Amino acid sequence: MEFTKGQGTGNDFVIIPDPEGALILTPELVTGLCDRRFGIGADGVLRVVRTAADPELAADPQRYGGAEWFMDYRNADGSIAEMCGNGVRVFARYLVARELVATSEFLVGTRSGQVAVVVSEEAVSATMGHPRLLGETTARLGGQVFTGTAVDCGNPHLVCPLPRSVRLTELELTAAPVVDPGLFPDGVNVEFTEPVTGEPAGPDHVRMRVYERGVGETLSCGSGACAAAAVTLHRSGQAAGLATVDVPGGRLTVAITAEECALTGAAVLVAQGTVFRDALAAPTV
Ligand SMILES: N[C@@H](CCC[C@H](N)C(=O)O)C(=O)O
Repeated sequence: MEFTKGQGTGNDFVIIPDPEGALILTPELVTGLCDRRFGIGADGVLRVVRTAADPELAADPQRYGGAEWFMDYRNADGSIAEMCGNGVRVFARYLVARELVATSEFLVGTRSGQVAVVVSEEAVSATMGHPRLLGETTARLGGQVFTGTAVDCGNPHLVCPLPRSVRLTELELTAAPVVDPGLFPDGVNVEFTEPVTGEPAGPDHVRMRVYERGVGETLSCGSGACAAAAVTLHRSGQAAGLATVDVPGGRLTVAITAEECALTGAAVLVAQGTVFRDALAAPTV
């Protein structure tokens, strides 16, 4: 099975071409590919399928019709997610590099609707729906309880701006923060932020760490950056504006208007090769 490996600000993905929709992407295959010792290693898998080739996608032309390609995103634990902001940017980089699209500006189909992408040499931008702020709740991490805002970016997020007394670097993110299961029946991605102060930082510049649903702590989360930007702007009284989000894997910028949210940052292909599918399973002793 052919694969390409890519990353967007350190959020890494195994990309599997499946233009005719012939591959059955089981959770076991996904966990095998994403295993960092027994497989290739990644935060998720991007299956590249022609929208027209998948009967389910073709049956919903309103939702996917304008996009020639659909990003079938899976988390490293094999679960399905509606959206992946870094994934869609890496997916777009792949389509351009493999000459599967004729232009550098096009639509990509996702489970959360169509995303408009713009690919340049340095960066890929992805414009998706406006993040919806849903109200306050808490996340418990270790012995501490943090207040945050639930945000719908197509997938669920909980953004917790840290109190001044807690530093982002001090957080222990080896286990999932505990949240209200009634509010997040399908789980949630939890982002912690702190302001970046001093030159050249602007007022809407934050540092973020994230615990991703279905993955664990990652070096970046694009939809999480959009959620964090929306909460940061909201806290400074703005419904729209430009925010900078620094993550352990680099820098993302987020431009929010009344209708949309544009996420921009690096997206790079790093390798390609053949995976021996039968060799992927980890020993079960
Ligand atoms: N890393 C992604 C988000 C991937 C999906 C997420 N783990 C979920 O389950 O919702 C991003 O860049 O947005």
